[in-house]
Amino acid sequence: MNELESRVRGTVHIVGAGLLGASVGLGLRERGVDVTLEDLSPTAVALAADYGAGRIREAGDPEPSVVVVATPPDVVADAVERALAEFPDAVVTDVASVKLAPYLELVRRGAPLKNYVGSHPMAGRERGGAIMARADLFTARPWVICRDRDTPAEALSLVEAIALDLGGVLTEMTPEEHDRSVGLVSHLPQVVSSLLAARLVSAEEQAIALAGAGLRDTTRIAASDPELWVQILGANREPVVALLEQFSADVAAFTAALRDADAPGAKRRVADLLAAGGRGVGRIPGKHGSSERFITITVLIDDTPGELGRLLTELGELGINMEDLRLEHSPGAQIGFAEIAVLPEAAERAVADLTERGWRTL
Ligand SMILES: NC(=O)C1=CN([C@@H]2O[C@H](COP(=O)(O)OP(=O)(O)OC[C@H]3O[C@@H](n4cnc5c(N)ncnc54)[C@H](O)[C@@H]3O)[C@@H](O)[C@H]2O)C=CC1
Ligand SMILES: O=C(O)C(=O)Cc1ccc(O)cc1
Repeated sequence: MNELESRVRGTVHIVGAGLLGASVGLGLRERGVDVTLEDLSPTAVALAADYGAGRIREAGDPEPSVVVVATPPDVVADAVERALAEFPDAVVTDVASVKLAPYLELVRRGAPLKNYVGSHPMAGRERGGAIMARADLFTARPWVICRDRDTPAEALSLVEAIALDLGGVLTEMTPEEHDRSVGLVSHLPQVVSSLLAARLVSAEEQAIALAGAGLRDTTRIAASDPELWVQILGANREPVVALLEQFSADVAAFTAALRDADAPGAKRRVADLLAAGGRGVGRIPGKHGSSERFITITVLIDDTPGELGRLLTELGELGINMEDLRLEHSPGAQIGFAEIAVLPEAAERAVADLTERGWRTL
């Protein structure tokens, strides 16, 4: 139990008790917030309540101070409009992955938007449902807030209080800025990853057997829920189509250069395009993307019980501060790889110390 006092006052009501709704509920319950739940599906809401995300809302429950709409994007405007009408004194927010389409729909319907503040936590998982929910889903992840010029300060602070309670990092954007940004960092990657993974469907078994970290890294999100993504991409089609057109032009330029790889200048064009990728990945914040901030040491570990535990213990004994850890292991292989990210200034000593203790590093 986290004993930190919550910044949230009053009851938080969650509409849509799936992955996002139940994760918000779990996180707020850990802080002692009173959370009520509602879902179109009686099973979904019962499941979320069973997991501890809150209690099912009943007639006579107090009016919430905040309503969090966490339904699929295509019904977000409906649910927000309903919540604003049902709880006129509550602040209503939503967590949908697209921000402009629901907002424009609410404006078109003439909904009273003074108490509505759109938001979007940049955290998720490949599969939905309360069963996948986690209280720490939002920790250290950006949480976008889209407020209007006339959003009252109290409404804004209530939504911010929820995001901060859940460990999110607040960032303000207009709905247009938000949709353009997620088009690039979330929606284009989803399409590229899905299309890349789709190439594997008819691949020969012997080719698949050779797959490793590179393929896994570039296809992880391809396992996402197609129904949710049809909605997200459809609602953000303008920026995504523009990005896909630019991406297709890059693919065409790359393909042409590679096809004529012996022509003068062609190798440089291939190299330049690959190098631009390196510069791009260096701009991704956080441990995984920022190859410039950490150095990765790969340690070979025998596929025997306890080896990983021994490595972690010895890292502690050697005073090596691990910034990140990734494990790589192919079924059937007698060896695994532990990829340890360390600060650049610690890397040389870490390799030397580990080698001295008999570990093999790459
Ligand atoms: N899945 C992800 O990784 C992320 C999703 N989001 C956004 O969060 C929202 C929810 O997504 P998930 O939690 O993944 O979906 P989910 O499928 O896990 O949960 C959605 C829930 O909403 C319920 N629902 C559907 N229509 C409803 C209605 N009219 N009234 C009440 N409940 C209704 C469903 O029964 C379901 O339990 C979406 O808008 C999505 O764009 C945001 C960040 C990440
Ligand atoms: O898994 C990841 O890297 C994601 O980016 C997940 C995700 C999916 C949908 C969102 O609206 C926000 C985040």
